[in-house]
Amino acid sequence: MIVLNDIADINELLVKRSGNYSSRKQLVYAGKYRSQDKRLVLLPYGALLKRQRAAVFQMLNARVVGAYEGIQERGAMKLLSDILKNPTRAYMSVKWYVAETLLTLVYDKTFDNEQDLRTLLHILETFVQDMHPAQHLVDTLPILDWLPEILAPWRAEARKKHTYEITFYSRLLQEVKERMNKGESLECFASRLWEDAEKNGLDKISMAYVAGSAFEAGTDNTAGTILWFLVAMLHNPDTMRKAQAELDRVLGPEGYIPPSFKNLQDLPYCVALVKEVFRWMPVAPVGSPHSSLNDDTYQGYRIAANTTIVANIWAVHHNEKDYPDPFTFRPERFVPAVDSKVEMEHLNEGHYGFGFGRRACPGQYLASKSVWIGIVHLLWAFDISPPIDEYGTAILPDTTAVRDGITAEPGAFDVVITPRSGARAQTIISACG
Ligand code: HEM
Repeated sequence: MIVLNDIADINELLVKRSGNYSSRKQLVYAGKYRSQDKRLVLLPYGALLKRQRAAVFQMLNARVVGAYEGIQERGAMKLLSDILKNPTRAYMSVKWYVAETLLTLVYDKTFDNEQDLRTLLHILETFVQDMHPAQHLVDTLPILDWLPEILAPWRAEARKKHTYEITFYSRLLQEVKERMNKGESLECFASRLWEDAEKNGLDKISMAYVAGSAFEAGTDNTAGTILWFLVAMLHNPDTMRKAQAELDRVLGPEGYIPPSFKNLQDLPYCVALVKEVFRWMPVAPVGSPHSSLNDDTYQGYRIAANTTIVANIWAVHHNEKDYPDPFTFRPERFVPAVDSKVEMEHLNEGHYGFGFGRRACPGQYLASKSVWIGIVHLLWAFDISPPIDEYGTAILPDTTAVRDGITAEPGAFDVVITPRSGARAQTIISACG
C-alpha cells in the first residue's frame, strides 16, 4: 500500500496518470457477493464503471444540479422547522434533512413511509460495515473464497443481503416507472435513468444500484460535513457572527426573508466559510483507496500492478505551506478579492474533500450545494452556542473525537440552538407549518 501525503504526488499519479490509478481492489464479501459486482463505488476500472459513472454524471453534473435547487431549499427550511420543534435533536434533524433531500432527488419521494427510511439506513449501515477490509476474513485472505459452500456460510449471508437490498432498490425504481407510465412528470434521478435506459446500456440491477448508490454515498458525508460546521461554530463564535452579519446585510436584519441559492454571489464570506469546513475537517479524510492496473515507475520507485493507493486528504488539508495555521478554522483564507465574482463551482475549489481523477466524487456539485444551503439557513435562523456548566464554563466539543465508521463524523456533542429572533421563528413556521 502507498499513502500519498503530498498534493503534487496525488496530482501526478491519481489525476495525470488516472488511466492507471482509478481501479478499486476487489472486496470479495461486499463487492463480489453482496453487490454482485454492480455497485459503483466498488467497481474495478472498466466498461461497467464507465457506463455507471456516465449515467450518474448526466444526473449530477454542475449544469443539471441547478434543477434540484427548489428541493434543496425546501429541505433546508424543513431542517430549520425540525430544529425549532426539537432543538436538542440537532444530530437527527441534520441526518433527516440530508436523507430526505436525497430521497426526494433520487426517487421524488418523501419519508411519509418511515419504514423506507429505516430500510435505507439499515442497508447503508451494514454496507459500510461490510466494506471495511478487516470486517470479513475472506477480504484479508481471498483464498478462502475457494472453500465449498458448506465451509463458507458467509457467502450465503452476503447473497441474502444482496437479495434484500436489490429487492428494495428495485421496488423504489419500479414505483417511479409506474408513476411515469401514469403520466406524472417527475424530475428525479430515477426518472432520468428510465428515460435514458437505452442510451446508458445498464441492466436493471445496475440501474437500481446507481440510484441507490447516490443515496448510500451521499448521506453520511453530507450530514457529517454539516455536523462539523456546528462544531466549528461552537469553537468560533466570532466567525458565526461575521457570517450572520453578511446574511443580514443581504437579506435584511428583520428575518422575514430566508436565504436562497440566488443570494450566493452576494455571500462570499458564507461561501468561504463552507469551503473552510470542507478543508478543516474532511469527512472522508483518506478518501476511498484507489488501485493500480499496471506496473509503473514514479520518481525512481517501481509501483506494482494492484497496489492500493491512499490519498491522504487530511494531510493535504493540514499542510502548513498551503494552509498556514492549518488547525485553526479561518474562512478568511478563502475569501476572494473584493472585485472577483463568486460562482457556485467555487464551493468545490481550493480543497480536495471530493477525491481525485476518474474516481472523484460524482455527487460533489449536488453535495456542496446541499451543505451550503443547509449551513446558510442555520446561520440565518439560529444562534449556535455551547451548553454552560455549573461554573459558567462553556462545554466545548473535542475536535479530535470522531464517531466509528468510514465517514469521520464528529463524536457526540451537545449544542444549544436558539432562534435569532421571533420574526425568524415565525418565518420558519409560516413556511413549514
Ligand atoms: C459532503 C458530501 C460528500 C463528500 C465529502 C464526498 C466525498 C467523496 C469521496 C472522497 C469519494 C471517493 C473519491 C475517490 O475515490 O477519489 C466519493 C465517492 C463517491 N461519491 Fe461522494 N461525497 C459526498 C457526497 C456525495 C453525494 C451527495 C453523492 C450522490 C448523490 C455522492 C456519490 C458518490 C459516489 C457514487 C462515489 C463513488 C465514485 C466511484 O467510485 O467512482 N457523494 N465521495
